[in-house]
Amino acid sequence: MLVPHESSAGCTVPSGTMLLVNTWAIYRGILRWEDPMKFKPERLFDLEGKKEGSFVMMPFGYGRRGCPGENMVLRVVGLVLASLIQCFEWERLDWEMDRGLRCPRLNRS
Ligand code: HEM
Repeated sequence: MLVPHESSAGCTVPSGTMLLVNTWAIYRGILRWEDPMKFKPERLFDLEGKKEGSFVMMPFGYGRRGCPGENMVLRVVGLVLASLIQCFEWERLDWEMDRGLRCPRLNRS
């Protein structure tokens, strides 16, 4: 969910209505994608720069109350990621999110 908002003037909803944007559902695109629970970031590539792509993924919210830190974060996040990759040893775990988030390492005695 995004931060709750309240409509200051009546439009399709009366003024004073609390508005909650369900980004969980938007991100999984239940109605849009064939297999919404699979992690497939490549399906967003075609939408890059297109207007219809704006509302498919909006981690910073949107419009007047959208996150003012967005531009800064998008510049910094590459540096953070690069630092993490450089400073730690990474390995792939043999588990899949589709199988109920069970990590084999956690099951070891
Ligand atoms: C990965 C980093 C960040 C994410 C994912 C993020 C995400 C968000 C989201 C989803 C909102 C609510 C937007 C809405 O309800 O429409 C928000 C609001 C806000 N964010 Fe961020 N943010 C991040 C970093 C930052 C940073 C670095 C700053 C400041 C330097 C910042 C300052 C703010 C402020 C002030 C608001 C309130 C805007 C308003 O209500 O008018 N955020 N952010």
